[in-house]
Amino acid sequence: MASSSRRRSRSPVSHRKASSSASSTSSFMSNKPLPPPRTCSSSASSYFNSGGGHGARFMTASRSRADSMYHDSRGHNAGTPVAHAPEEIQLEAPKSGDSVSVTIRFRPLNEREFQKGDEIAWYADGDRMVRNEYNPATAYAFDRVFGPHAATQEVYEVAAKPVVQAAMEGVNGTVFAYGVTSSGKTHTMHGDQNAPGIIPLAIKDVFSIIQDTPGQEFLLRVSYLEIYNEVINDLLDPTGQNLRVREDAQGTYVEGIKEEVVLSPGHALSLIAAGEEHRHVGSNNFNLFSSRSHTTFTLMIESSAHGDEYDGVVFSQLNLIDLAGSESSKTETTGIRRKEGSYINKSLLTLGTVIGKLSEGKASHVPYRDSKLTRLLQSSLSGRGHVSLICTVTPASSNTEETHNTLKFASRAKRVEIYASRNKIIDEKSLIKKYQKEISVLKQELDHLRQGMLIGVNHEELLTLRQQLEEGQVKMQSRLEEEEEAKAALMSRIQRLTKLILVSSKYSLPGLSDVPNHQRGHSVHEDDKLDVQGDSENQTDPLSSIAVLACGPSYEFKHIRSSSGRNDELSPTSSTVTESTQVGELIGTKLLAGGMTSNQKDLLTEQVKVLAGEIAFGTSTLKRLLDQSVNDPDSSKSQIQNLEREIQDKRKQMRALEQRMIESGEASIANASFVDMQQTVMELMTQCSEKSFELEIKSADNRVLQEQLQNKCSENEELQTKVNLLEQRVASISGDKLSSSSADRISEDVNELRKKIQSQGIENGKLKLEQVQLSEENSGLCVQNKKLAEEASYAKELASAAAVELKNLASEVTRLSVQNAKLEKELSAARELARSRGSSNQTVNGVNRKYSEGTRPGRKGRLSGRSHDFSGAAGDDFESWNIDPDDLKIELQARKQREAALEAALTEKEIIENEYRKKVEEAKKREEALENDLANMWVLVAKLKKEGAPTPESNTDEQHSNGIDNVDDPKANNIENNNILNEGA
Ligand SMILES: Nc1ncnc2c1ncn2[C@@H]1O[C@H](COP(=O)(O)OP(=O)(O)OP(=O)(O)O)[C@@H](O)[C@H]1O
Repeated sequence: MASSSRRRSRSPVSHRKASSSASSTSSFMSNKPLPPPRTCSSSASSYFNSGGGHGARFMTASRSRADSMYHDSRGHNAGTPVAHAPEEIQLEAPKSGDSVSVTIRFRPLNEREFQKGDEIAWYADGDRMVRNEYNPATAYAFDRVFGPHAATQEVYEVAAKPVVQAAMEGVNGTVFAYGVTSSGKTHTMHGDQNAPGIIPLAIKDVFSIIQDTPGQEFLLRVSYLEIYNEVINDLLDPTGQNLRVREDAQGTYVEGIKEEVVLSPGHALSLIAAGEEHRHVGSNNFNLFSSRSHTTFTLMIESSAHGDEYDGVVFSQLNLIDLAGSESSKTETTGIRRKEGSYINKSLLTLGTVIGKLSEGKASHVPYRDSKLTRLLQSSLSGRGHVSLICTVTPASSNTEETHNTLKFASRAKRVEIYASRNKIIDEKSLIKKYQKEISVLKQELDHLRQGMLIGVNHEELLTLRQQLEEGQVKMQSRLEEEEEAKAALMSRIQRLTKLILVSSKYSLPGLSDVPNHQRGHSVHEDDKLDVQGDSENQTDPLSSIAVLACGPSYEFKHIRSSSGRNDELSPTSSTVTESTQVGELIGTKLLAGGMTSNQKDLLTEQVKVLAGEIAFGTSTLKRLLDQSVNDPDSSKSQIQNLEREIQDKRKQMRALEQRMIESGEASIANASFVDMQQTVMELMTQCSEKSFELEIKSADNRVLQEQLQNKCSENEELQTKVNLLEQRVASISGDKLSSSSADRISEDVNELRKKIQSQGIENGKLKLEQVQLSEENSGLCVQNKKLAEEASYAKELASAAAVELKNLASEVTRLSVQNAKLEKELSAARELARSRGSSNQTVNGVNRKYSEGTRPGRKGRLSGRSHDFSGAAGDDFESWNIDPDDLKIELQARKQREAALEAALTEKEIIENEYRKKVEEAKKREEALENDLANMWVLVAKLKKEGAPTPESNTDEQHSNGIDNVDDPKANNIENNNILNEGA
């Protein structure tokens, strides 16, 4: 056994041979428990006998188990390690890559388990084995087993990273965590700030892969859902409840799920965090924050090489699933928790059944539809991508059975075969396909020719024919290349128009590098170091702006299979047409509103470029068809005609766009006054805020001065009391006999104090004056400020009214122009009709005259009068000419009526035109008035500035101390404002 194990470690081939003969291995392969390992002593002798070849392994196993047993979170010794014979450890997991990758992760014993006195029942025996402590024969091998102290990063590197990398290359991938409640699924998938889980690590990795993949464009979208009590809820959109699983050629999907384009890792994580808020979480006796629903975080990755390297778009999906934990009878739940638990268990049971069926490899019915979870996982489990299963387990003896069940499930999953391959979406309608088909048809023809011509055709003729065909092929090839170039150019435009693209910041996109303000490395989130072209704030690329417009401001998508993530619908024509329409509509609306930003002009220019590209492409195809038509004129005639028509249409569209661009230039000139007005409003607002700031400073000064004044007043009062005291003393002792010197001293003191008080008084007066001035200034500023604010809002209102008016006028102009054109058309048609009628009448009259003159001279006078005045006799004449005179009468009558109607319409039109002219004049007047108002405002502002000092107002001290009162009086201010405005006017 030992030698077999050694051999295996050197050569996988020999191992396979050995394993097929080894009973223990076959036992593993059938996932039956392993035979018991030898006892400790025998194992030791065996170890030594075998020359220590397994020593390392044995040590690893022991260490790993010891890890489980000793190094729990509290450092307790949870059991006694028992050494096992190394030679029994000879199992190796099947090679991953063609089967589900299965990883086991142990968590440490938790507080609860310690308190219960739980022991280690299962342990990681080496890197690939899980063994039962009490029955060492029971062991299972997997791709990888992690002990309780492995970091999530390690688990990620092994169990998820390869799947993520493959997904970035176009292979679907699913990573899911399975295990009983509280075994560590959420810890593994989500983690926390200190130990981020698989999901955040995968997101980080995805973005760094983008960064490290120059020459490749990526579009990332995410969705996040939960299955709660067999109901699918959208975690990114709380309104998305009870969604349905659908199926199409690409597999199962959730209908109506919200998909958000993500631009940075931070962005994606914030979406998850937001989604987590809506996830159902509750507590049970095992876990305070037990997940009550299964969650699926899906990353949809679209990628394509850009520029000349473009060879189609690859679409792949990466599903990161955190399952709810199965609950045993030990889980104490009641009411709603119990109901949740039964739903969770039922779906996990179905998952087990599905895995079981799949692992049998028979073509039997797989009950995917028995639960939402399996239905959703159907595409992944049926082998269309990589699947990595991370089973989280607890080593605790109280959960032996549950852990054993998880291991059995994991073993079954290990046997499920997968056939992951790169998804490639090739547009079947693409020209390459078409020409490839044409070439193969030609080749077939050549073969037929060869066969048919071998008899009766001489060698020279055959050679000439072959040469001709080869030349044709070369020609075809070169044309194919030309058209490919044109197509690639178009495709890249379309790609950029329809997508927000993430590209490595190491290299710049050739098509985008010439955009002057395009800032590389700009990000939406601070942690994002990637270039984000779809950032609307940094949107200088007109193409990206189209994408933003097309996607809506929040870059949201609702999942509609037929149009969202599937690139096979990215046919060049359809995309271009849709975008043209959108852009056309947008531009149309903006033009009617009379304004056009530089971005919109860029859009127009870009659309013109797209049309030019399409025309070039069409012309090239036309050339090819014309060449073909030389040999077969009938077959391609209609195609040529259609193509010519298409080219003509596109040229017309291009001219119309160019015309619009010119008109927009004119419109922008007409709109200059409105823009000026807006600028004025902005300036007024700025002034307003400046004045507010000044006001705040003045108020602060005022407060300081008031404080100073109060201090001085109190000082003054103190001095006054001193003086009074001294005076009292002087008075009291005046009766006494005082020495003249002391009396003099006292009177000197008194005088000094009086002087001090006087000077203090003067100072106080000054301060008061200053305060009054400041208060006045303050209130003046307040008034000014208020006025300015009102003026600004008035100007704003005027500006918006003018904008509305301008918009209305523009639409009125368009309506009238259309009406005008219609009327003119009608009028010219009527005139035409009248002319033709006139000439036919003349002819009739002429004939009639001739006829009358020749045969019935008596009737001449009547007929030569009004052409439509026919008598019964004349009717007889017309009858002989097969013309019904009544019909003619009716017709003439109708013509008269039509003429009258047209005249009425013309008059109406003139009236409307006059009205319109009046309106335009009114608008102009209004505009002038607005401009006058604005000019007045400017004068006023200038005056205010010039005056500098505020309008003196007779404020009392009280008012000064509360200067705002006056300012807040709306009546007073309105009157004042009106006065000022009137003055200005
Ligand atoms: N490998 C680990 N290392 C340290 N602590 C862990 C580990 N795994 C899980 N835990 C801890 O165990 C507790 C339960 O883990 P978690 O919530 O991830 O379990 P769960 O399997 O998702 O449970 P449920 O199915 O009820 O949602 C958490 O407090 C978590 O921090």
